[in-house]
Amino acid sequence: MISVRDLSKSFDVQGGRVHALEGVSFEVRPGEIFGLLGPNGAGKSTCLRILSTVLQPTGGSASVAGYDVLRDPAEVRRSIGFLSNNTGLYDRMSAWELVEYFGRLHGLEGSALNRRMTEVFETLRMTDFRDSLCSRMSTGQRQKVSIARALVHDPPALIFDEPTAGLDVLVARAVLKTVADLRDAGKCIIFSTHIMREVEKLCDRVAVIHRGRILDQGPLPELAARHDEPDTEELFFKLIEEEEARFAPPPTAAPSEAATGPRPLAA
Ligand SMILES: Nc1ncnc2c1ncn2[C@@H]1O[C@H](COP(=O)(O)OP(=O)(O)OP(=O)(O)O)[C@@H](O)[C@H]1O
Repeated sequence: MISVRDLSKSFDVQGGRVHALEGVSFEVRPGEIFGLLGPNGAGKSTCLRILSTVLQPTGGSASVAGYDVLRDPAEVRRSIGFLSNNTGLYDRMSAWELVEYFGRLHGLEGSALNRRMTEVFETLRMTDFRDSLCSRMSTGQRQKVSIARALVHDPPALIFDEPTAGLDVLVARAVLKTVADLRDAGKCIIFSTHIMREVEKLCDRVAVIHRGRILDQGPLPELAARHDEPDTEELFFKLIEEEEARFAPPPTAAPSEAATGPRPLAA
């Protein structure tokens, strides 16, 4: 359903190039939550932005529901719902108006749009504040509106990019429950986070990403067994530290040697 093959992305920056992604490959199936777990700057957002067709890859390929991100970007956008924790809402619109607006942008109209809106508002329990202005909503209500906006066109694939960042525990819990329900309804889900607990609770498989590379991927119990580390946080650090060690400069020679060069071996 979501397929990423040998994906790479570089950015030209002052003084050189940043390799944000290098040779990233994974698959996500319907009815599955695939976790992307990585520290800041790992490349998670770059990967998700390529999947949502906002960015173009430098190399490799990616497809959603069989549509290639470069050849069929419009179909990819139709097949995907994207939620990030910093999606802006239009303060002067009500919940209903905003979701309806995005439904229309996706080509829905008339009774089909109305039916779908009613279904989404009931599923997410938003009916009691459907006419409230976004500016007057609680953080939890706003997050529900963001989720409704991502779901209104009933896409088979969903991307949640750190969806609980900045939310209190109650709202975060409700968001995680919604994500699990969507998986159970057969959606194909990518869930990007750096919160271990969320990965443990929610993800069927996980990829640990760092410096633009996937260090390992699989179901958590499988990763724990492979690296002989049952604690998720320790497992994460272990993988990151091993990768960091690969990039560490070789140990420098002792100062006296550095100044004079290596001493000849004694005869
Ligand atoms: N538009 C850009 N121009 C230059 N460099 C970029 C750009 N976007 C991302 N990068 C760099 O690419 C790398 C990966 O960034 P990315 O935002 O994908 O990481 P991330 O895993 O999403 O991190 P975070 O958890 O902080 O959001 C970083 O080194 C970042 O500075």
